[in-house]
Amino acid sequence: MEETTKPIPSLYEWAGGMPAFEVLFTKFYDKVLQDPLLEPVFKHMSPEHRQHVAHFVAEVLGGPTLYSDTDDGSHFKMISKHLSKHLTQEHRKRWVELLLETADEISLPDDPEFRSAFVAYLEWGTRIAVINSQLDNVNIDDQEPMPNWGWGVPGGPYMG
Ligand code: HEM
Repeated sequence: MEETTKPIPSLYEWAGGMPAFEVLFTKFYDKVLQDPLLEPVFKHMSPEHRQHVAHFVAEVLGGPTLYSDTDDGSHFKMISKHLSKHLTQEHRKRWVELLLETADEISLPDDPEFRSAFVAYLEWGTRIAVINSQLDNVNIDDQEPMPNWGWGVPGGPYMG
């Protein structure tokens, strides 16, 4: 019998699509505003912040291009939002810790393949945010494409 190979879903699809990202970042920023270290950093965030970050991360992980199109964002614009914020490694570590705690609470897929790819992206993205937050000007081209994160070495989700 001929074997049919299932197409590999994007990280976005495997995570549960846009509703999963919207719930993740809504609950995450609720926690951020309760956190003594992060609250001062985010207390003036815009009302759209949660949705913009949800759209950005969803797009990077293979979802629709809502951040680029609907939100009029770009990689350049995301980077410019972090300029001169002087974020520290302590801020970054707490940000990652609270996001992963939220991911568990909302039952985001926890297979080793998905989580290793997701954590790798968060490590990369948050370290870039800290580096850029020490700068006063963006040092990349304003046409720089959005990052596109994939499964890495495991190549796809856990299939049992
Ligand atoms: C993967 C990592 C990250 C991504 C994808 C990300 C994404 C974004 C995006 C898309 C915006 C713009 C939101 C908007 O248009 O309203 C933004 C703004 C911002 N981000 Fe990040 N970010 C990351 C990491 C961090 C970290 C680690 C911190 C600090 C601990 C941080 C602090 C901020 C702040 C303070 C703003 C501006 C908020 C405002 O005043 O509206 N970000 N980020």
